[in-house]
Amino acid sequence: MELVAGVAGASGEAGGELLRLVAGHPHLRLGAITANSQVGQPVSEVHPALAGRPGLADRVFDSPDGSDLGDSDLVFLALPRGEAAVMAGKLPASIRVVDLGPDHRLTDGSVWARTYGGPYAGSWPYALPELPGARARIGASSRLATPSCYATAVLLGSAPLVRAGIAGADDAVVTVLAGSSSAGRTGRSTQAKGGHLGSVISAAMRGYQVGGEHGSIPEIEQELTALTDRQARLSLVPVLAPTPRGILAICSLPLTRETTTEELRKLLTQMYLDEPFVRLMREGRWPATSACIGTNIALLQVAADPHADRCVVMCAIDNLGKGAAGQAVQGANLMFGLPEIAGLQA
Ligand SMILES: NC(=O)C1=CN([C@@H]2O[C@H](COP(=O)(O)OP(=O)(O)OC[C@H]3O[C@@H](n4cnc5c(N)ncnc54)[C@H](OP(=O)(O)O)[C@@H]3O)[C@@H](O)[C@H]2O)C=CC1
Ligand SMILES: CC(=O)N[C@@H](CCC(=O)OP(=O)(O)O)C(=O)O
Repeated sequence: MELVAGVAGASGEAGGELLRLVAGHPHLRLGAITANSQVGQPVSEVHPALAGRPGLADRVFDSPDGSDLGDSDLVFLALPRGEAAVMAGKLPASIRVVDLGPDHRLTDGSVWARTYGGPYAGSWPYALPELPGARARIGASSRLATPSCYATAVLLGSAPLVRAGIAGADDAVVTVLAGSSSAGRTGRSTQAKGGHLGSVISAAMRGYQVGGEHGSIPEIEQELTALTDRQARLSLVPVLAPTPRGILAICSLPLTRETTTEELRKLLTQMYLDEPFVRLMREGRWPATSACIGTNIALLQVAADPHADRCVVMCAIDNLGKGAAGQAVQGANLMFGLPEIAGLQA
């Protein structure tokens, strides 16, 4: 099977990674690739690492208006919040769509209004395939909303423990260290982060959107609540880390009874036994983002902390891989009944 895949927002961070993955995918052929300020620029100028790739040589970025996105079988939307919903509204129902941004992640319009404001576009199936029941929902859908890179790392780490009832999601305390590419090329909310200059990013680790302000909190609470039907409550502090790529989520959860690291590790092993992209590290070894860059892999480790009646679970991913473009391709593979790992092994 060969499917034509269009990429909207192809000149951005997530869009560039999508170009790389689609160009190397055995069942996808690149269709229209749109940009905004970079319309007409060669791909090789904006993403020099992609120069000379088969399927990308001589390509320039198309304008979103009048582009051939409508001739695709599948469109990836790697657009800013708000723009994806507008573009989705213009695409015919016959085209399958994967939105990498937040526009369609939240199932509750009032939570959307509180978090982002502006028009609510409704929700699409939340495409984190490793969550219980997600693969069936993804396979039955023609529209997918992939999780934020923050949510991917936090949910992969905490879901096995919360689902088993051994850790509570009602008092989850999370710190997420994020590389600068997670802010996008234009730097979302740069003021809140103290600017997006090289000197700001390279010389410091700094918190931002502290005090329950980060946009990923509601989607994480939504998905953790769905695991147990008990309202999740999350305190999350994002930290901009002096590295271009990678997310490290450090999640501290209250224990509901006495347990051991061995028992907690067993729960992670059981949930992810057959997962192609999730790996529990050897006991005592902790995940590092450097091992995930350029892959769709999530690395996990967990430890009981009996002194504090809590446990700590850590997850490392590439924000542009499992946190964005890799996850989107994984979802598209499932949506079309292709092998889940197609195009994601290199
Ligand atoms: N970066 C990350 O780690 C992750 C990103 N995401 C989501 O993916 C989406 C893209 O993020 P990211 O790649 O980081 O962002 P970037 O800022 O790097 O890229 C944004 C893309 O959208 C295009 N664009 C900007 N404004 C418009 C517009 N008005 N109309 C049409 N196209 C427009 C840009 O074009 P041009 O460059 O030509 O101006 C560019 O191609 C966001 O919704 C984000 O939330 C999700 C998970 C992780
Ligand atoms: C450093 C930095 O700015 N990171 C971004 C990550 C956003 C993200 O996870 O993507 P979504 O917008 O798709 O949720 C932020 O915190 O806003």
